[in-house]
Amino acid sequence: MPAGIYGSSWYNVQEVPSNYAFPEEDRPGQLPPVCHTLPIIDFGKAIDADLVNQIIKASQEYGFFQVINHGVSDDIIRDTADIFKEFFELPVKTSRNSRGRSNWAYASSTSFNRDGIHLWRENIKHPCHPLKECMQQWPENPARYREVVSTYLTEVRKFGNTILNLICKGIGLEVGYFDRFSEIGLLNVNSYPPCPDPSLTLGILRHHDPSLITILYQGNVPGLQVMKDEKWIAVGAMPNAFVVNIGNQLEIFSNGLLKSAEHRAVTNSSEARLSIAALISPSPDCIVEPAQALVTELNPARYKPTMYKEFVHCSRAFGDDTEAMQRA
Ligand SMILES: O=C(O)CCC(=O)C(=O)O
Ligand SMILES: [Fe+2]
Repeated sequence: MPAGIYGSSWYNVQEVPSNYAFPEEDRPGQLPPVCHTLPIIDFGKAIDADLVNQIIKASQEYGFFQVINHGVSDDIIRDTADIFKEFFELPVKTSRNSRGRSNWAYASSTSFNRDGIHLWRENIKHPCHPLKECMQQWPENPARYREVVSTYLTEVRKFGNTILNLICKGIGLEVGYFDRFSEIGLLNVNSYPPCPDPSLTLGILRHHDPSLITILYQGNVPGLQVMKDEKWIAVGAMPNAFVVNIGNQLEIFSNGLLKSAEHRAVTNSSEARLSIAALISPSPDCIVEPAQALVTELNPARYKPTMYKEFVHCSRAFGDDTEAMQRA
């Protein structure tokens, strides 16, 4: 590790401190090799029935897929990743802005505490809808944060709509079904510094996303693991690809046709890793329930209707920040 870059930070250590080592049963242990069967879908080719089939098959088998040639420019992505790297390097990440108002939450590694054990991660999250209003309360530092991140999210939103509409086609819902009541509800950005022993630590605990879909950028450093057939599989990292996953709200709308898979993030010993997760979610007052078109006498509704904000509240979907994020 080059001297000076990591300074005297909490992660600049030779050994994992005991308050970062998870108990035996939760530790990742030996990391599995990258799974080469997780679908990589190329949007640079024709957007046709075959592409729709690939998306649906991946969403049923894995709940995850990667997309290359997705149309969001490399420059916008690079700019956004650089802004977040700069943000995490700031010596002070206070969420009070000059007018005393903010809608974002920064979590240091010790903000998370389960039985005295911390995640090997720092995090920032904030709401993103309606974008023009929300962004006025995002971080003021780095100076270009609001401009760069809002540009990124506008592009990601377009890409997310394309995915949702292809999914609609694939499962027999009218195109545009989600347009009226979906939004980029939350941006969740994770910074995982290099860790001296990744077998002991976790970047994010196992969880399902409380979204319709999540569009994740992870750069070229792997660390995402997905639960498949009761085993963790490792998702490969492809520069500039997006990882897309089905969240539990789309599992419900699809009446269980599509699968929201459990996932987690592990650390690595050589490189810092950044992941940018944009959660496209139902709007807070939306009633989430299986779509009428997918409920029949032979295939009755498998989930009860719930108002999305109630779901978020009851499941504490955004961890300790759940209440703050809902008030924003
Ligand atoms: O860092 C990752 O790859 C996973 C991030 C994630 O699952 C999340 O932010 O919800
Ligand atoms: Fe997630």
